[in-house]
Amino acid sequence: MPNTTSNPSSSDLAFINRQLKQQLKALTREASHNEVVLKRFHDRELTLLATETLPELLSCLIDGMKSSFDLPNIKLVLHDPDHELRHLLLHSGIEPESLPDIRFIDQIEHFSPKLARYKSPWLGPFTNQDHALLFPDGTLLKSIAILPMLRRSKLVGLIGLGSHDPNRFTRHHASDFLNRLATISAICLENTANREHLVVAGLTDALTGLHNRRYLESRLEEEVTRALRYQHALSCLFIDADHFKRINDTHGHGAGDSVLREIALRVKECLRASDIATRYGGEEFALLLPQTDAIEACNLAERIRQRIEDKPIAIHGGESVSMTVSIGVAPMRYEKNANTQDVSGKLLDEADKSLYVAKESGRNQVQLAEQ
Ligand SMILES: Nc1nc2c(ncn2[C@@H]2O[C@H](COP(=O)(O)OP(=O)(O)OP(=O)(O)O)[C@@H](O)[C@H]2O)c(=O)[nH]1
Repeated sequence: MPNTTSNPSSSDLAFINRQLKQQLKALTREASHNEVVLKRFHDRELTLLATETLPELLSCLIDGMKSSFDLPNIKLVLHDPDHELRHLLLHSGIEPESLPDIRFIDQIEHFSPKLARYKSPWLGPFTNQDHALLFPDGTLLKSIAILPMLRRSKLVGLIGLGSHDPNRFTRHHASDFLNRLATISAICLENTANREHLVVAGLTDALTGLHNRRYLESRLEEEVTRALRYQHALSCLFIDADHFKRINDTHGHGAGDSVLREIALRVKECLRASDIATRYGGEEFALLLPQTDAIEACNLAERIRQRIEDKPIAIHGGESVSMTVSIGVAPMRYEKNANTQDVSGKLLDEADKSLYVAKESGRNQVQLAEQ
């Protein structure tokens, strides 16, 4: 025991010195641990900020965090009242239900009033009773962190971090880094969703939900290149509503819009997933059909023509109108030494010319481009 009444002896000083050294060692250890943690958070934040698409961001939040924080279980609950996030994912070819660790919720308040009240991170032990909703597969978890994602003070989602270590998340741990990470995640979510909206809007026709002409043009050369390389067939259809102006003139523009929407729907119902359907402009639709030769394309065109002729289209006030379409069909032609641009241009040109012939020959018919 050190002597406390008189001047410290040399053995007292040695004792104090040893203690101070130990404290310094512990502090240095803690400082370097904090430095590692800080760097990990910093790296994760930079990765999050660099993501450009929604699927990339979601993968970064789930898989990226699992690996950089060495956590076995991460869950994401996203507030998606208008199904906007789900639609954007579907547009990227991803089924939202196929993402096991992410749930899209119409109203977080209805999903869990308790979770909806979080305004700052909660760290503590996992209990099945309280946390099974967030971690349905969490039976092995010992401690968890629940991070509310807030944007302009509104809850846009929750991140659940689950660990098998009971001491990994406790209420004694500081949560500033986690809070910051959740805020950055919320900002990234908003940014990527906005960015994807712009992309989708730029390539989609707002009236029918089909792709637009810009999209067709961007896909055309890609499809032609692929067809030329693998010697696959490729066909193009131009579909135009007959005497469409009369619908607008007789029943109004709103009725015309309903007719265009219904035509788009019936066309889509006839297609395979790999077919590309676009509203080319006004009352004209253009389809690109990979691996489809002239005969198959004509058969499809005939099915579309019939589907539109067969059943009148409902407009407003219980009324309906009979519609027909004219369709021009062109198969891609292989020509020696022709480049992709020439072949693409010719394909559209021939489909358009065949459509003109169909119109001139009396409408409500399919015309195949001449050899
Ligand atoms: N309601 C509605 N009408 C549109 C839209 N885009 C173009 N139109 C109209 O579509 C009509 C096309 O008319 P025309 O090109 O003369 O062709 P048509 O009457 O279909 O006659 P044919 O093609 O020769 O059979 C025009 O009156 C355009 O104003 C749209 O988004 N909604």
